[in-house]
Amino acid sequence: MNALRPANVATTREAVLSVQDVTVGFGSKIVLDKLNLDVYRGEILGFVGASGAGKSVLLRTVLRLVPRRSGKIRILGTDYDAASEAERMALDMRVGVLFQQGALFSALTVKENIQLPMREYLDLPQALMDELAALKIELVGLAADARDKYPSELSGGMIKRAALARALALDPDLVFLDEPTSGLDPIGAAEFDELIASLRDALGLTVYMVTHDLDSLFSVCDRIAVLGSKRVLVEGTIEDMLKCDEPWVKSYFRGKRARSIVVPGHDDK
Ligand SMILES: Nc1ncnc2c1ncn2[C@@H]1O[C@H](COP(=O)(O)OP(=O)(O)OP(=O)(O)O)[C@@H](O)[C@H]1O
Repeated sequence: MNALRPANVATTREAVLSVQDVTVGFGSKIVLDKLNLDVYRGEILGFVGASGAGKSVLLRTVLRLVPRRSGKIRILGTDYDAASEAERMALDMRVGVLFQQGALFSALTVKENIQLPMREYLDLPQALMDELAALKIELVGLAADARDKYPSELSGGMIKRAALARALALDPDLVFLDEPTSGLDPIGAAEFDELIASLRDALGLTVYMVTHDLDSLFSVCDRIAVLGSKRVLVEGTIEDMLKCDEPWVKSYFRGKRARSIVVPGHDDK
């Protein structure tokens, strides 16, 4: 993997996700205060911040699982609040989500999990859904026989891949990944990062990745946004992060763990 890959960002810089002045709170506690963030077509954006900063809250707000107090969110150029029912449904189909821990339904096989979004949004014959599920299984690098397995029969890495296959079930433009490599060993995590990068390249996906994983940030993210003080504090490439003197950014990206990634084998004694 290339730590300093050129940003593979479409030249048009079309904002596939645009968060404008969004404020979210619970009771008297404000978690996000007039936050702004754009995610551009074709990029892999890594979203980081201290624990409890509000990364999950922002993701859940964008997915409309948490209400916002003010501000606008546009997905693929459409303001969901102003959209018709039909437009909303069309929009929902163009967004895929990989929740932390995979969140597969334990009583359903991998194939049935992948077919859930197809059943919800499309009216397809079973044979076609079976073909599509087989394609998605291959796409994420699972063996064909994973199709009839239940989540309890899968390793952590296989669960992530199956959940990714489900997120890709409807061929989305934009995928949200919530800590996709958490719980994976370093080799499994690196393979998963490579899979995400190759799917982005092959399918032209736009990826919004909440992560604590420095390896992912260095190896596959085109751009990084840092959440702090209820807003996006800093955004830019990994090189920008390495030059940044904002205290949290500095200790995160230039701390001991980060240095061992920038300079492999570096031993900070
Ligand atoms: N439903 C809720 N009701 C009240 N407070 C909440 C709710 N959901 C989140 N919070 C609060 O919002 C803040 C941000 O939480 P969030 O889970 O988004 O942090 P995070 O950045 O994702 O942290 P981590 O990296 O540890 O997952 C926390 O103080 C949390 O307690």
